[in-house]
This record gives sequence, C-alpha cells and structure tokens, in this order.
Amino acid sequence: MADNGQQAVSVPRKLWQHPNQEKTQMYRFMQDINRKHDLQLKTFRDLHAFSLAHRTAFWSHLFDSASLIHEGSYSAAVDESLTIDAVPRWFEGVRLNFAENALFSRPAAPGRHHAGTTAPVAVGRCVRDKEDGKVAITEVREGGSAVRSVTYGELRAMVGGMAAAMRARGVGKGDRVVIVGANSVETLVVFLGAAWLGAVFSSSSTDMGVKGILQRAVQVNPKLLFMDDAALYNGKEVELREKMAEVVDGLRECSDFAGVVSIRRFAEARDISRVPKAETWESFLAAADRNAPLPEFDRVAFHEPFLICYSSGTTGTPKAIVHSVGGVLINYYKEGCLHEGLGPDSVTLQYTTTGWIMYLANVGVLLYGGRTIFYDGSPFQPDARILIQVAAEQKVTKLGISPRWMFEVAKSGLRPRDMVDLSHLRIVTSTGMVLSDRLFEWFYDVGFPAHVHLGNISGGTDIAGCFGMMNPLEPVYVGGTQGPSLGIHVAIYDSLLPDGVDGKEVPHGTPGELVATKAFPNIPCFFWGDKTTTATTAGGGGPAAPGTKYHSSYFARFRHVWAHGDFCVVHPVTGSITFLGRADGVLNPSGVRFGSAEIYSVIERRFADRVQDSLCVGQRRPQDSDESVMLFLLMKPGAKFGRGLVNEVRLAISADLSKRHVPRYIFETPEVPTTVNLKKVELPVKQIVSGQTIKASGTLANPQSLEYYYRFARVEELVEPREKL
Ligand SMILES: CC(=O)CC(=O)O
Repeated sequence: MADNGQQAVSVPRKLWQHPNQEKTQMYRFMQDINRKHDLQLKTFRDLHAFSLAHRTAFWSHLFDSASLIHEGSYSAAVDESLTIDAVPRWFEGVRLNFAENALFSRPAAPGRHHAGTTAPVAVGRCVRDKEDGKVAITEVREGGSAVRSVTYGELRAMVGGMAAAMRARGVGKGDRVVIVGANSVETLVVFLGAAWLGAVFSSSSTDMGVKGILQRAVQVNPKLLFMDDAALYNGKEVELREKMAEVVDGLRECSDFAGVVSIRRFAEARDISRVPKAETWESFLAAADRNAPLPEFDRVAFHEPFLICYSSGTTGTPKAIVHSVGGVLINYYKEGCLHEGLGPDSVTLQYTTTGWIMYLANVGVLLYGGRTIFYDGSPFQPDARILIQVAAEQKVTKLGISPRWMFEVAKSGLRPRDMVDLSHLRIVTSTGMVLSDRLFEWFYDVGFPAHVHLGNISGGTDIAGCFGMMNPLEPVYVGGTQGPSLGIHVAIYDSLLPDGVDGKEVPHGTPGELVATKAFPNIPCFFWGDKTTTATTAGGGGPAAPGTKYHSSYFARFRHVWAHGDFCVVHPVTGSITFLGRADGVLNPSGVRFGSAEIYSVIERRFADRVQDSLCVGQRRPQDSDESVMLFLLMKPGAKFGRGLVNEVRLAISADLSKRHVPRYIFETPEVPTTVNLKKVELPVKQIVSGQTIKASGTLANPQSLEYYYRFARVEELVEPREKL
C-alpha cells in the first residue's frame, strides 16, 4: 500500500530508450511547433496534449511539413465544432493523388511525368529521394528465393503503362479495381495504376476461399478483376485457374464487371483459355497506345475514396470500408515520419498478405522514397529463420511482424541477434494480436539487439492506422502500446454503460472500452454498398453522408463518440495502452470484467511446453443467470490433456490473476478458429457456445473448426457436476 492508503501501482520493467531523442523526426517536429507557436513543449506528452488541444493547428502543420504533392488550398483543416459522428471533411479545397505521391518527389508539369520530378526534395521535415536508378522494391519469394529488384524509374514506367491500359479500357474516377494477388510488384502496379486514374482499389489474398473473395468483391461491383494464375505457399505451387473461373462466375451479377486479367506468377504463364472473360496481363497492357502521352494523374478531393478494405467479418458479410486518399496520406505521414522515423534511407519489410490492412504499411515507405521488401508466402518456410535472414541480407531498418510470428520464433529456440547481423534494424513493429508480456521480455532478453525499438501498435482496418503506437521520445516498458497516436483523442470509457448513452471516462488503471472522442482525418468515408449512404458521384462513389450501417458500427455504442470495440487499460504511471481483448469478447463472470488476453498470457507464459494455443470465451445462454468462462486448450503434438493439467491451469490463473479469473470450464480443442491472417477469432465461438447457430464467414481460414464447439452449448451434458468449478 502507498502512504495515501491506495494500492501502489507497480511500474513495469523498462526495456528500451532512444539514445538520442533530439535527433528524431518527432523531436524536430516538436521544435518546429515550439517556434511557430512560441511554446515550450518538451516531451511526447506535451506534444500529444498540443495535438489534441489545437487540432487544426496540429494537422495543418503536419500537412505543411508533409509537402504532399497536391493542388488547391484550404482555409481550415476541419470545422472543429463538428462532432466525429458528423464525419466532417478535412482539408476541403485540397486535391491529391496517392500514386503521384508514391511515385514522385515533386509535382510534374502537365503531360510530362518523368521530367525533373524525382530528384531529392526537402520541404519542411520531409525529404523524398526517388531518382530513376534508386531501388524501390525488392521482391522475395517464400524461402528467400527469386529475388528481383525494381527501381523507381522502372516502377514509374510500369505503373504509367498500367494506368494507360486501364484508361484504354474505360477505367476512371470512382471505378473499382479488385485484385486477388500475391504481395508482388504486379499487385502494386495494379494498385497504383488504379489510384493514378482516381479509381478505387481493393485487394484480397490468394489463399482466401472463393466464398470469402466473392463476399468481398461482389459488394463493390468491380469494373476489373486482376488475379494471379498460381501461388506458392508452404513450399507448394498452388494452381489458381479453377478459383479464377469460379470468382469470375460469381461476379457475373455485378453490372460493371468487364473481365479478369490473369497475372503470371511463375516462369510459364498458365493457359487461361477456359476461364471466361479472361485475358493475359500482356494483352491487357497492349490495349494502351504506346505513342500517346500517359494519362494525367486524377487528383481527387482530400476526402474522396481510393481504397476499400474489409472488416474480418467473422460472423457475417465483411464490411467494405472505404478510405479517403487524403486521410490515409496525412495519417501515414504522421505515423511513418513522426512515430517511426521513416525517410528515404528506410528499408521496410512488413510481413502481410494483400488482404490485410498491413498491406498499406508494406507500401507506405514509397511515400518517403525508401525501399520496400515484398515477401510473399509463408514466413515459416523452410523454417522460422527465413524472415530474420531476409531482414539481415536486405539491411532492413523496419521489420513488421505479428505476435504469432514472434511466438513461433521464440518457441523454436531461435535468437535472431546471434544468428545474423541486425545492426541496420532500428524498429520492429508488432500487430494483429495482443503482444504478451513474455514476448516483450523475450524480445530484449533473447531475441533482438538492445538498440532495436519494439513498437507494439494497434488500430486496424477501420482507421487504416493506429490508436496506440510507438514513439521515440518515451521508454518502452513491458506490456501495451507505448502510448497514443498523435492528434487522436483516445479515451477509455466505462464498459458497463448501456448502448446509446453519453460515455464516461474511467480513471487510468481501470479497464474499459477504447473510444475516440473527436474527429480525425483517417476515419472511413463510408461503407461501399451501404444502401443508406447518400451517394453523390458516379459509380455510387462519393457520399454526402455515410449511412446507418456505418453509424451503427461506430457511433451506436456511445453518443457522438467513435467506439472501436477494443477493451483496454491505460497504465497510470507509464501511460501505455494495453489491449486486453475485443470489447465483444470481454469476459464477465459474476460482474468481474476482464479480457481474454489476460488468460492467454498466463497460458503462454506457464504452459508453452505443452499447450500450443488457447481460446477463451464467455458463455451466456438464455437460461443462464451468469456468464461462464470457457477455456479451450489446443495441445502440442504428443502432450496430454487431463485433469492434472486442468488443475495446474486453474492454480496458475488464480495465482497470476485472481480466483475470479479462473474459467469455469476448461476443455481440450482440436483446432482454434483463425482468420486467413491468423488472428484467432472468439466471437463466433462465443455465440456458438451460447446456443446460437452461426453462418461461418469466408474470412475464416478454417471454418470447419467451428463445428466442434456446438456441443458446448449443452455443456452440462459433457461434464460431471464435480468437474465444474
Ligand atoms: C494496426 C493494426 O491494428 C492492424 C490490425 O488490425 O491487426
């Protein structure tokens, strides 16, 4: 107990601190703000407080220092009197293009996209260097094979050719271009080619099933589909022509759909003569008149769409979340430049498929003139060393991975820092799931060199960015994300309040629901296909106001506030934000509320030798007066599940957390359901064990795994009364 009679708060172990904060881009940005506004901001928290208290000043200064290629001007960054649920427009009057900003350093004279536009420029805090011979992309296939490099000059030529071909086929502003493709140069060329024309791009990975692909693609009524003819995954070449034909068949009902362009993935192109409405990449490109000038970049209004991403939709049709070009560009400048310190010398490797929001982080470094490594395939082929080896060989400065990857590397007994030279590596970001305390410690005690900044980041598809992330001005402690992202009013609200009321902030140290209380630029424009959206432009594109589906997804929980659906706690001393689980998965037995991540971390820390994975959900059926917590354990091959282990787990949870955290039931499971991006999914299992019958979404990697859980809806029939706690 502290002197004042309150419970003393323990400060987690400090793991890292920037050796030279004054050299960081965030620090310099803070000095610019100090000069401009005659202030004395000294710490990250000072800068953060300024970014919230003076939103227009903060975002305008950011816009000026980003020196994005744009036309037009704005009078105020945003109308601060509007609440976030009014979805206010930012930087009205500014027009810009994502592809132009990714490919060029400065604006081109009309019609002359290659002259004098690529030399290094330094404006404000942003330096871009995209000279013709500089390598923009290094492509690495699974297992480290087939490396190819593409320079900025080559990339510009490829994307220009693609934009010209798309234009020849009638693609224009607001049209949707969809790809089912690898993390390859071709996928990026399609993305930037579409963006060049003001079209709206959307990507899915090739390992997604036909149902999942169609659940996404049909909603957006694409004009064109691009699809790889084959894939390499887990050491095997996977044939995709049959899938291609099924996807084309499923798109027949889409009124805008014109056909599929097949992308050759291996030396030999597959014969696509049996795929309806199909043509090859080469024939598609040949449609453009080679002698005609390239199309002009279509600079669209700041708030207009350029990208559609999808919610994981684990219990239904995924939401088609539409992002604005300006919102994503300005936010990525904030995150990449200030929080992560990216620049023209950065080399990034973000492990991702094209179907996850982290695909954006995979291409974002091009905005700075850096180099990106496109790794395609399993990160565990031939074994867990591969990404570490590629990071060392390619002199990667920022590596993006997930807790699952770190867990597997740690489990394999690997010590990356002893394996290879990681002296170039500055940052490792981790996202996708909660990063356990054990992995934080493993990272610095065993895994990576002491100089590397571990950035645990969290946000997601809905905002194409982060609520909680790293910053170079504060130490990294065990647990949570280092702190909030600049310019976003993150708060933790009382999760016991009913829907639709005014929310109430809880004190630091008390878990609750993560919300954003004021508007910020990178919330989605609208949901594609939401019939209640008021569409004003061609193709059903630009909204006057997002519809009710959008509003009920984010604004129905608390009045005038964005509720993100994460259950979190802010550390009272360090200010770090720890994600405890999804708000819809909060466990609530006898009124005690906690997140599933707290249980997972005990299992991971204490039982990693026997338990491969776990899933923890609450069961509440109409006949139940209270919620029962159910924990499912997936055993390692050869390890035995039994009463002894169950007792050990109960004791461990009771000792590490409390008696009230101990699950009522502990069972073995043959499989944990995950999305194709390997995020484990709790909600469908929670619904199933609570007696509902659900429609498995196409986003699940193993939908058949859900079958097993239906028996637990009648749990009384499965356990002896004395087995219950
Ligand atoms: C940044 C993120 O939080 C990515 C995700 O949705 O997993």
